[in-house]
Amino acid sequence: MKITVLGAGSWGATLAALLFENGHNVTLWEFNAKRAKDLQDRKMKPFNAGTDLPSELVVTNSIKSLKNSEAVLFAIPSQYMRSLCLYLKNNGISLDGKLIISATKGIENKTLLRMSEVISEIFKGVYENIAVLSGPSHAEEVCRKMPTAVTSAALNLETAERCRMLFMNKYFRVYNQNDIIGVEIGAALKNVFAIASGIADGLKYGDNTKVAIVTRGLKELSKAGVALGGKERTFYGLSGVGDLMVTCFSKHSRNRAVGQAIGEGKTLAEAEKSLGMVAEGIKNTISAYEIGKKLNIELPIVNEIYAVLFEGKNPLEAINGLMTRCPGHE
Ligand SMILES: NC(=O)C1=CN([C@@H]2O[C@H](COP(=O)(O)OP(=O)(O)OC[C@H]3O[C@@H](n4cnc5c(N)ncnc54)[C@H](O)[C@@H]3O)[C@@H](O)[C@H]2O)C=CC1
Ligand SMILES: O=C(CO)COP(=O)(O)O
Repeated sequence: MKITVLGAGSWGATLAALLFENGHNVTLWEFNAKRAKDLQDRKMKPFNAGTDLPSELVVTNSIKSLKNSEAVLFAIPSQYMRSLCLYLKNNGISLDGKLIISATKGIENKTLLRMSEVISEIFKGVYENIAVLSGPSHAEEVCRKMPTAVTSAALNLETAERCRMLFMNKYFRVYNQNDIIGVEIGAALKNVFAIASGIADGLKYGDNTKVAIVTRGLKELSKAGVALGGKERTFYGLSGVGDLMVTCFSKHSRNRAVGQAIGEGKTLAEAEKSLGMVAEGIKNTISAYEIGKKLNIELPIVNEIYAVLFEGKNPLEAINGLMTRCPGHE
């Protein structure tokens, strides 16, 4: 199949290489023209992914290939989804009839829209053709062909299946799902708890603290997700607890790393600068906090992380705040 992958960061480059090796005709689009050229000339490796791109995989800053692509894969940071879709539309690109895949994990600030909603707000009538690819899948491991299992979610299973068939291979296993809401909410919100988990690492806390964050984080994630229309069981699958665990525990996680730097005393700006890649949890803490307020649901970890990131609260005080809340039933 002819596929254009939008975003040549760690994840876009890794998925483009996987699709290419699965025998598809793939073009990889990079936002930054200079980086597109350096990637195409193989003068640089894609951010942090750590392996070379297949030698015949074309990297470009031009969107021309989209015109006759049968599938398009978005792998860009969530807060650029709207501007990229508008750029495509304003340059004559239509997504009608194409399989659209979102591998982006986030909820748009202010509108609180999921990525599939942002895409279909701009490209009217495409919602049923959107599949979300999500789950515990660090690029650093997928690009080294380490066995990985993820979810393909779409409103109808036929779309999910079309996406699944593109990616499946002996190291990348894909399960179908039709709870697109639950999958997108899980993907976005787990990043907030990964920052919390990193803060615990930065404070030199141990396994008990981390597992408390993961377990209570899962509760918050499913509470918010169900209130937004997701199915509770989705949060106990790969795109829920699976992705939550990998991100909270992994040495590869960008979100956990940002949290760790903050726990060690760095400011948010310093932590972001030293990372040099997107940590979706930062912007998604704002979305999660707003969701809690809008739906009037209690999200204690989300609220404390919001206070640390955006109101200057000391991380130690945030943990104390969580530990001394009025106790309740589990
Ligand atoms: N890195 C990973 O292991 C995984 C990442 N993801 C998700 O994939 C998405 C992208 O993450 P990464 O590849 O890690 O990010 P990255 O920071 O490595 O790369 C970001 C890419 O976004 C594009 N970009 C930058 N500014 C842009 C703009 N203004 N407009 C449009 N595009 C722009 C560029 O092509 C850039 O290469 C995120 O939502 C992330 O949560 C999902 C699963 C795994
Ligand atoms: O979503 C991911 C793995 O499933 C990547 O998480 P990080 O962005 O924290 O590295």
